[in-house]
Amino acid sequence: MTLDSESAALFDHVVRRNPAEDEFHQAVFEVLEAIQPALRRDPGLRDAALLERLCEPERQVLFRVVWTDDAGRAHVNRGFRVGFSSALGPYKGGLRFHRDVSLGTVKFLAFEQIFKNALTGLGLGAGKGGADFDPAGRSDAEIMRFCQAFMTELHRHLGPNTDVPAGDIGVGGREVGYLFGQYKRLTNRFDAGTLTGKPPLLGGSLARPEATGYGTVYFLDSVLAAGGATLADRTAAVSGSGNVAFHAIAKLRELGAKPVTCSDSGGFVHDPAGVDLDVLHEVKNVRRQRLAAYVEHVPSARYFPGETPWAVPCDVALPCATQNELDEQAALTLAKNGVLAVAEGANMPCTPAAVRVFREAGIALAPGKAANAGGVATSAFEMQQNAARDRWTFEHTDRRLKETMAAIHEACLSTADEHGMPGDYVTGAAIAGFRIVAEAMSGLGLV
Ligand SMILES: NC(=O)C1=CN([C@@H]2O[C@H](COP(=O)(O)OP(=O)(O)OC[C@H]3O[C@@H](n4cnc5c(N)ncnc54)[C@H](O)[C@@H]3O)[C@@H](O)[C@H]2O)C=CC1
Ligand SMILES: O=C(O)CCC(=O)C(=O)O
Repeated sequence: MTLDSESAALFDHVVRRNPAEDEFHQAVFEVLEAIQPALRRDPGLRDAALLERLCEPERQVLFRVVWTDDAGRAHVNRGFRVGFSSALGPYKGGLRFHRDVSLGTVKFLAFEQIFKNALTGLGLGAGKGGADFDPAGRSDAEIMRFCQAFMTELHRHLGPNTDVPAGDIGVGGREVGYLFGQYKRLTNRFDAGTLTGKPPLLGGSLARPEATGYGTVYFLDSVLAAGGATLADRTAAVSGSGNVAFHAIAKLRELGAKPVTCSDSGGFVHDPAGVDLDVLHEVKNVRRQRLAAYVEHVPSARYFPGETPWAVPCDVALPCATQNELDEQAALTLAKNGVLAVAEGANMPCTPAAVRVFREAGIALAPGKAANAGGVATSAFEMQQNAARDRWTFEHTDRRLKETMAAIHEACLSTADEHGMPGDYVTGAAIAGFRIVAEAMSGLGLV
């Protein structure tokens, strides 16, 4: 598939207007390509500059963040928040603290969020933010001062009905807690619904930390079930060792699969006995060490510096670390080793060439827009609990998550079918999400 002439002209326009933002261009191209069958069927979807509006963020905030380290030295970072679409609700999406964060990264993530959040059916607009701050090696006090400095500017752009950030790479419950503390101090309001992924005592939902990883595995389970298979006894290759990877590994184990790898930016661990969650927790969350330390606790496991896990033979693969981490060569290796399905826990982890390999080999690929939507869906549940001053049990929240993932799976599958591309989750997810947001935009008039 490629783009028709109108979509190609729009894509060129997006590239010219947003120079040097390769990840954003990639995300836009993927969506424009995937929705081609819907545009052919209903050319009216192009009316009123709908696609042009969809590719132009509603607002972009860039700001300076000044903070001091433990030695009293001053540092300057750059903060970002992109509100891409509020057609369906307040801007919603995480914050990423990582040294490589740029406006292009945040824009690609916010763009992805449009379709993902639409698929949840929970009335969420789309946004994303972050900073080029590297949390690695920073003390707890430094992290807190950075969060406070970041929120000192960002707070004026947020609110439970305006823009509701959460976590992403480098931002977990601790950081969201500090961000919320500063928000509360500056606004004189305990507006819990302004941030999600909060610690439970501050109004955070139970099961929000687990939701993205669990949801990805629920989605993968549905993909296998649609082909008459199950996760039981399947070998899984997982990348990452953060929030999403950890909880994906936990749920895979619970459903009888054997996840044998995890990774960080330095390399990957292969543990043929199955990744030990207690050890992973100790290394990554308690001691905050590099993943290489895992093998000190599990001598039968091996650490492969500088490599990714995709050459390890597996039945299912779950890239859960970062964008473009699974390339064409890795996809060819996975295909050669007989992988049945790939579920993206991360946002855009497969390169376009890798997506092509999976598609041509007939390997089911669950795109992040659908497969990792459980995180933001559970953030919507957190907003519901905060608005009602209520607290749901873990079991109730997990049940709602499961139902949501099943509904998204069904929407992707039936939409792909309807457009003559059965089993193509990439097409199904993009078109299903697009149709929802397009209808909302039309209903709002020219805004
Ligand atoms: N936290 C959430 O609720 C959601 C996260 N995501 C996506 O999931 C992915 C992972 O996010 P989290 O687990 O929340 O972040 P995290 O900060 O908890 O973990 C990130 C993991 O990725 C690894 N990593 C980072 N850069 C890497 C690289 N270049 N190569 C290999 N590994 C690398 C880190 O070592 C770490 O293990 C991201 O793509 C994020 O956008 C998607 C939906 C929701
Ligand atoms: O929970 C949220 O608001 C956003 C999660 C997120 O950043 C994502 O879905 O990529």
